[in-house]
Amino acid sequence: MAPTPTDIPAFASTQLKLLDAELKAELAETAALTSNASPKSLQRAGLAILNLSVTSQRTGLGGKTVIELELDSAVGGAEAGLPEHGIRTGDIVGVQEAVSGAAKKGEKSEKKEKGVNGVVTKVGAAGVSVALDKEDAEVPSGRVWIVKLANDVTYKRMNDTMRSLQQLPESSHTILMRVLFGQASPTPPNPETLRELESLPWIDPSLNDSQKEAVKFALAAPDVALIHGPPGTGKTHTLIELILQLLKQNQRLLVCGPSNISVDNIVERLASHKVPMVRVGHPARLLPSVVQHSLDVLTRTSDAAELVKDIRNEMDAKQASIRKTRNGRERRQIYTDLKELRKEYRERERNCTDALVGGSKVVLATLHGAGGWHVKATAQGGKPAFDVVIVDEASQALEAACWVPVIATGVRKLVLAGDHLQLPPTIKSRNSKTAKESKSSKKAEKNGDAKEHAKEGSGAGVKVTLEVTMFDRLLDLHGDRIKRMLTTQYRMHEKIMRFPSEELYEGKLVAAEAVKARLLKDLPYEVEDSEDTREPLVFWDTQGGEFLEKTEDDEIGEGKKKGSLMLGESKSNELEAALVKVHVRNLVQAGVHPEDIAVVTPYNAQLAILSQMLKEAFPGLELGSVDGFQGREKEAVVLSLVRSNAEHEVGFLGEQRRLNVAMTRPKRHLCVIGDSESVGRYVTSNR
Ligand SMILES: Nc1ncnc2c1ncn2[C@@H]1O[C@H](COP(=O)(O)OP(=O)(O)OP(=O)(O)O)[C@@H](O)[C@H]1O
Repeated sequence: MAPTPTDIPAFASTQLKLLDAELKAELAETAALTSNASPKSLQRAGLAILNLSVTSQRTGLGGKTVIELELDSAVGGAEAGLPEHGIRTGDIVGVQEAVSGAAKKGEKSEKKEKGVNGVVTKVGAAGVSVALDKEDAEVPSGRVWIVKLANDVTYKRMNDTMRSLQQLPESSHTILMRVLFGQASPTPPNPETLRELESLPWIDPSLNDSQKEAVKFALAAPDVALIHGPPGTGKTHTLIELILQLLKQNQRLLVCGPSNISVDNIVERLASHKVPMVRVGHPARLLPSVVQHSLDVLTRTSDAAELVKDIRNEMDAKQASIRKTRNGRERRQIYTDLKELRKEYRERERNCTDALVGGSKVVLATLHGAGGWHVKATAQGGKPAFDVVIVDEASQALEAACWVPVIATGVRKLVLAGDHLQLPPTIKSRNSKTAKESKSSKKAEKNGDAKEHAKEGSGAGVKVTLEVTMFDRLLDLHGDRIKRMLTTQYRMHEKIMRFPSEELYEGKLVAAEAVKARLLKDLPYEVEDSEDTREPLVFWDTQGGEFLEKTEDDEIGEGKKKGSLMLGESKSNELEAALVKVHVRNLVQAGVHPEDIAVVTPYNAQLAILSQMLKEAFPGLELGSVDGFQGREKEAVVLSLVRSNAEHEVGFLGEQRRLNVAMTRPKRHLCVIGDSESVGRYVTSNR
């Protein structure tokens, strides 16, 4: 089948429009919260902390000013401790001067804009540290408050990338780019390389055959390779071997993922192989175990760091003196001096980081992080800065994000790992579809047709929805010849695996020997041998019309906030929730620890009911939405399907990928509670 080529500038323009709508949808959500609400109600919602004052300022990461904030002494100071709040390390916040009572009305909006923005670098019981964005921003004085802001940096990187792609002259299109757009077929591997790979010495000989095949395939592919990893099949495990093998071939690698945690997961695993590497990214957002590999820490500890250190000390002394003077002129002079010093600091630091990044064989960053100057700075003289870009969890990334490292580095080879049969990234702008589009998406939902859903609105080779990931699109374009699938899964009991395997993975999944017969009764602590603990798969059928669902308005519900599935309304089913409780109780009474059990449901209204019913009764039990549970696993999972109606509508459950995620979280026990009349039909109609 010849691929349908895509016009590159048209693709980029469509992406830009879609990204714009998405950013607007995201900003509208936070704006609705922050612009209409008073600081007090923002604090109540956990989005702000009031009555703070700046207690110190110093030079931190990248020459940025870091301020420390504690409760103002008039309201108890540090001893009083911060009130409950939801501000976390890595969040972007605005630091704003508090408006005095008298000035409140007229000046409020003007004052708001006077604040400075920054990234939270530390959150403690008594205070919060913030690294300010603007280098020469004046630190607010007096009483201040902080408020959580939307993060649009990721959009900026994606937009910049799409603009570059849009404007790139055809003569600069690499073979990789042409393959990625179906303008060229993937280059076949060199026969000699394939022969050599036959006797490849494995670094981890315990890899299973499908993993070895995937590594060889990715090593041999000249331009693009997809590693398809269904749940629990060791996708990341396989990538580690691939990275180590590529390093043995002396290749330079840029390894990315859509989230910090996806990248840190790889850094941690590589670290155990003693691989020297550089993790680019804001240290505040990295796992503590990974910080030692971060560019920021390396900048301080490497040989080149001494030069940077001298100037940092000088800057710190200046920063401290600002707080000692009340004289306006003196303060201004200090700020001017600081500006000069900062310039010098940046230059020295940049030389240092260029040397570190440029000298490292593996650089790791989030996809959008790969658009930062650290990575770009290493692309030189027409030769790509990296030989291979590897993206983990690629089917959870927006396509534009996957382009960031490709465009930033000019790379010629790309390896994507993911599972297009689990949920794609959450899209908020789906709300703003045209009526026609909504109709077709409703139909898709009803039929449970993920493919139809994903393809809606496609035309002339350019598919116009953000839900279509690069992984999806490449599979559509080039089919199975660019992909290898991992088939042994190390999570689920064989019986739990069977349904998803048959429905979605062409019956190809095999349960590893160590997991295929694991039951709750075999847990490494005492669990009674009961009807429930010796059974891996239970279905509680609520059919019969008594367990009807209820529709609830979810206008401002968590569904939207957490990027879950509700658009406008949510569903609940109280009687079904009661059954969940019975089942959880049975498991706990048999000895299963609540920490080993998760209750998941696709509807937030149901989640709210379940939380109320179960949280106190079973401390340690985990409750979550299906979408929020992607990537996780538990010994036992109880799934509440909720839908029960005369029309047999299954709504969001009809999305096969959601059902797949829901059913592939457990290791030893899955209990599904639902109405077989409503839900069973969907299940059987798809067989
Ligand atoms: N060849 C193997 N032999 C034994 N265990 C393995 C093998 N490959 C993977 N595993 C185990 O399987 C589990 C899942 O591996 P990993 O975290 O790499 O999977 P993943 O596919 O990235 O995960 P997810 O399904 O969450 O995407 C891990 O506990 C890992 O140790």
